[in-house]
Amino acid sequence: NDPEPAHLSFRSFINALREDGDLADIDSPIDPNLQAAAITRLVCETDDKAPLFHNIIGAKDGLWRILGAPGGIRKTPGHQYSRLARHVALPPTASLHDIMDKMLSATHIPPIEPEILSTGPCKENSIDGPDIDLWKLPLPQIHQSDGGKYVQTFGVHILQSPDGTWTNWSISRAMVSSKNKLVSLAANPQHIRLIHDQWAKEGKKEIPWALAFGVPPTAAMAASMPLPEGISDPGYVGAMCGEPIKMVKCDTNDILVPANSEIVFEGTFSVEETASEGPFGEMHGYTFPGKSIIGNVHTINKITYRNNAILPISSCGRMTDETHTMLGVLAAARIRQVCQDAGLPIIQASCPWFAHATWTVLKVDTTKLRALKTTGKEFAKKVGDLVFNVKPGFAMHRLILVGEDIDIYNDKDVLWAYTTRCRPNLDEVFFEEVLGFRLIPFMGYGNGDPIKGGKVVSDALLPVEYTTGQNWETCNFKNAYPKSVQDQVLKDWESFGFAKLQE
Ligand SMILES: Cc1cc2c3c(c1C)C(C)(C)C[C@H]1C[C@@H](C)[C@]4(C(=O)NC(=O)N=C4N2C[C@H](O)[C@H](O)[C@H](O)COP(=O)(O)O)N31
Ligand SMILES: [K+]
Repeated sequence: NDPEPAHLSFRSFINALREDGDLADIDSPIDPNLQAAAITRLVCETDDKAPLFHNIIGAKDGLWRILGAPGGIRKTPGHQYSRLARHVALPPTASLHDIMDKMLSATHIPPIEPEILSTGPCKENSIDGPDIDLWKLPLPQIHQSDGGKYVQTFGVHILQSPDGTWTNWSISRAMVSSKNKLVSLAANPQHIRLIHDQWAKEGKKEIPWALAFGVPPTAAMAASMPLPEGISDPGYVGAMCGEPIKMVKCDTNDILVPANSEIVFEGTFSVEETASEGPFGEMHGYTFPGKSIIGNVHTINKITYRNNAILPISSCGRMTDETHTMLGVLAAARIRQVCQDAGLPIIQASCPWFAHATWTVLKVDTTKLRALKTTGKEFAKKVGDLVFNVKPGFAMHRLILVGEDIDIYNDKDVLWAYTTRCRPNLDEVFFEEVLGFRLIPFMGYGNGDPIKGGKVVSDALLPVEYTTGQNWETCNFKNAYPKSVQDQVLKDWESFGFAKLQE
């Protein structure tokens, strides 16, 4: 057991899940080829416990056990987001809004730089360059039609700008392309691509790089969040946690990795060397068999790892997995922040699972909105011009604006407002000149430009909310009857033979 709390140690995090009754310890022999990911996939589709596979077929010398669904949600009422809450030191009952607030909490405070230790648990074992043969490791096959072994679905890529002033953590998929190389998806506008191009401009051939698996959970959350360019993740996370993150230096380069990482791949990210990458069963729920693209190659010069190391995996696809609960939610959090920093009256943002991280719902403070003396058309254009031109908005193709009466973390509320308050076309502002997200099937496999346009702001605020405020009475139990009648109904409810009501 690590001395650090769950948000600062992957092992403590796993113990916290076990205490929450949110971990399935599986000792049966499990095949890393499809079986582990298939169990994880069904866990994601049924909101069940995170599976920890202690007995992976082919594991040896402590490489490796596998944890699935690190960022999944639970069906336990009131504890749906406890796995995410454990990532950021919040109680298991935390709401998505609380989790987003926590992840934004270091936005305007100074960083707390990491503490550099001489060694740490991630140094307990090592494999040197000439002995590295990834094919000998129990590599997971995540989906049957993936173009290769996606060993990297939840590790954190660590890169620095050429001048060393900016350290970036990010999660990007990568598959094994040879015995000591990976090939990753590192596309514009992601920082992994931006930094790659910075080094290319300096004429460098190989970029110092590390890929750390099983990092402190807050680090995995930050790696999944689009922080502003130049904001270093380690210092931001330190500020969020109120204490420095403990790091150690790689043996073969100057990159710093979390000291208690489960597994560390040290090496270089190539400026020029590429390889075929994909296809991969992706976050929107599709694999297009045989469709591969060109990715950049990472060469591994050393592997270090903890005793009995655990490889975290995201068996992504249809809702609900880390690409929705972390990628989507944290992009929405940053979109809220960007709107607020621009003085727009946005008070909450959400990323409903059913939209597979292609929609962000924005709750508007309509009192402040009315003070702007604006119209739906103008406001929707203003919001879209801002959000669709900043990095946090790159993966989102629809923004929905709603008023205070909508609980944007409740799908029924969101769809009720969208289907009844937003007149198709007239109440929507379309954006065809902004960066689009190729991974969405209607983009990459659709009728138009795969990386441009196809975005919309759907205004689900009625005109009266821009002028004098809501003028309707909602036709539901809570709003269409006097309190005395509601109380009587509730008092008699179960005695009339009806089921106990969920709170
Ligand atoms: C939490 C998570 C986030 C992911 C991905 C995944 C998970 C679990 C997996 C690997 C399962 C699936 C794919 C899905 C795919 C989109 C991609 C990726 O392959 N390439 C990419 O460019 N962005 C990805 N992200 C999003 C990325 O981490 C965030 O955009 C983050 O802000 C990047 O950091 P910077 O802002 O500092 O640039 N992967
Ligand atoms: K990041």
